[in-house]
Amino acid sequence: VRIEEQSTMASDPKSHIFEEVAKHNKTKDYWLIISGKVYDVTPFMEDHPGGDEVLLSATGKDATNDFEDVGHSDSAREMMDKYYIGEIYTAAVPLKRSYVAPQPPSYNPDKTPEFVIKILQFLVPLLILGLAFAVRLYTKEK
Ligand code: HEM
Repeated sequence: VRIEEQSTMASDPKSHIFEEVAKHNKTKDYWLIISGKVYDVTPFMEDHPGGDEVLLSATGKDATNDFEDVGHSDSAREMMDKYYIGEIYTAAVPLKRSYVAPQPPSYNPDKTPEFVIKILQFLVPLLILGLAFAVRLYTKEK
């Protein structure tokens, strides 16, 4: 296994397989991916103006969204070059799914009428019965 790994890496030293990046989130060994590029941010941990904790939470994965959400400055983007170690083999990066939110809303409207109908099926006969009693009571008193 070891030999196989080495030979694939040797054929393209600048392409990193995602699994390999994912391994680099251990103490003193921090890699992350931003926009398809792999960065070794190990020496940057203590210097990151945003703190080591946020940076740590972004290691071993595709941190593109985390990085962009912060709105890093141009000077921050220039600093990145210092930690650049290669490109990611993109086919191996697990797809980041954006919101799966459409599911619950489409699920609820489907379920709600069913639920309401069940309640109505129960309530309407009761209402009619109640009405009948009310009318009877009313006409009796007269
Ligand atoms: C090699 C990659 C990175 C570099 C070179 C870098 C550099 C910087 C720099 C220079 C700043 C100061 C503000 C600015 O100039 O924009 C900063 C702030 C910050 N960074 Fe990063 N950063 C990197 C990756 C990340 C990642 C992956 C995260 C993930 C959460 C992150 C989160 C933050 C946060 C939260 C701040 C503070 C923003 C604020 O105080 O308003 N950074 N970073």
